[in-house]
Amino acid sequence: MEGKKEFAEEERRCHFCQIRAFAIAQKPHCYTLAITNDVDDEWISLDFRFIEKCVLGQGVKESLAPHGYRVGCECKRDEDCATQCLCLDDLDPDNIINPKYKNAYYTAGERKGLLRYEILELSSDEIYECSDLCGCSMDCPNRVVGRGRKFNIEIFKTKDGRGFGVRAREDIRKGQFIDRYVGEIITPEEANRRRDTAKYRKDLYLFALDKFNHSQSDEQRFRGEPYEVDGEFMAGPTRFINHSCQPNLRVMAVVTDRANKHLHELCFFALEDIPRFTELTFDYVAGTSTAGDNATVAKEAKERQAKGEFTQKCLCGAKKCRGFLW
Ligand SMILES: C[S@@+](CC[C@H](N)C(=O)[O-])C[C@H]1O[C@@H](n2cnc3c(N)ncnc32)[C@H](O)[C@@H]1O
Repeated sequence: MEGKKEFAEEERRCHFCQIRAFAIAQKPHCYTLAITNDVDDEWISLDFRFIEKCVLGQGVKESLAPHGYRVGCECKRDEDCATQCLCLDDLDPDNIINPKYKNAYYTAGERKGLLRYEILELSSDEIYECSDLCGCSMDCPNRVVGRGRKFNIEIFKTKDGRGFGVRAREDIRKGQFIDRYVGEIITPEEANRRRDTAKYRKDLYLFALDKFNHSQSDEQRFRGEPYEVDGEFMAGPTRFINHSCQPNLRVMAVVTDRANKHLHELCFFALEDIPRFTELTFDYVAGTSTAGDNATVAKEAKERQAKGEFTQKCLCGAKKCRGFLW
């Protein structure tokens, strides 16, 4: 009995047991997550736990819409989800880049399943996807994020002092969905408490779910501060993606449950074709927009440095590196 208890605790803390339990490895195709270190003896902290789905923190569960409010589409034919699906009803008709295609993804041809380039490069709109609440099948053209990561991924130790980083073990195509940013979803009060008590810049691990928050919003729940995703202590592999001032990924907000837009997904997409084993990076400062204002970031960091405040040197090595992470 004693032995079993000890084993249960070991299993709970073991990264390999956590990764092996990922449902993604049980679907028809198995896309693996490997962790490698050819540089030194450092290992991922045992205080960190791999999770596959977001964990709702205290006070967040209560904010979920009652089950009856949750709506999906009733499309009988998957192809209808590309153009006339209920799930696409909330798209802002003024903002969509190409009104001819309501679906965010190419539905046919060579680029089938990739994010449309005009959205990838120019749009800051959210994406709406079908989900388990819908009548369509898992093959629906509007379930790219829903089908999950489609390549083998590796967390590896970088050689230049940036800790662990992430790379794909297969070639990635421009517009390809990479993976979600999952972590612990916490209230703004809890996020601020964690910021105040952290000994370092906590924002490195916090991602605000602020796509719909606006002081003038018609909906009361969007007028206040947003919930945030904390990936520091529990997260998926994307939590190890490092910053670059010239990144090859961007983050988009994706809504898979329209009744719970305040808990929208944060999803990485490839900005360009990425050869296998190239490090995957995104711009920590630009967040969900494609263009970071390099001059402003560098200027603000220098001002903070002059005041003796915390700044972190950027080691991304890009030609247009701003010099500072923060
Ligand atoms: C969200 S974590 C990314 C994963 C991290 N490398 C690790 O091993 O846990 C952010 C931290 O990674 C490091 N980092 C990420 N991008 C960097 C960059 N461009 N230059 C220097 N350090 C970087 C910094 O130490 C930063 O605090």
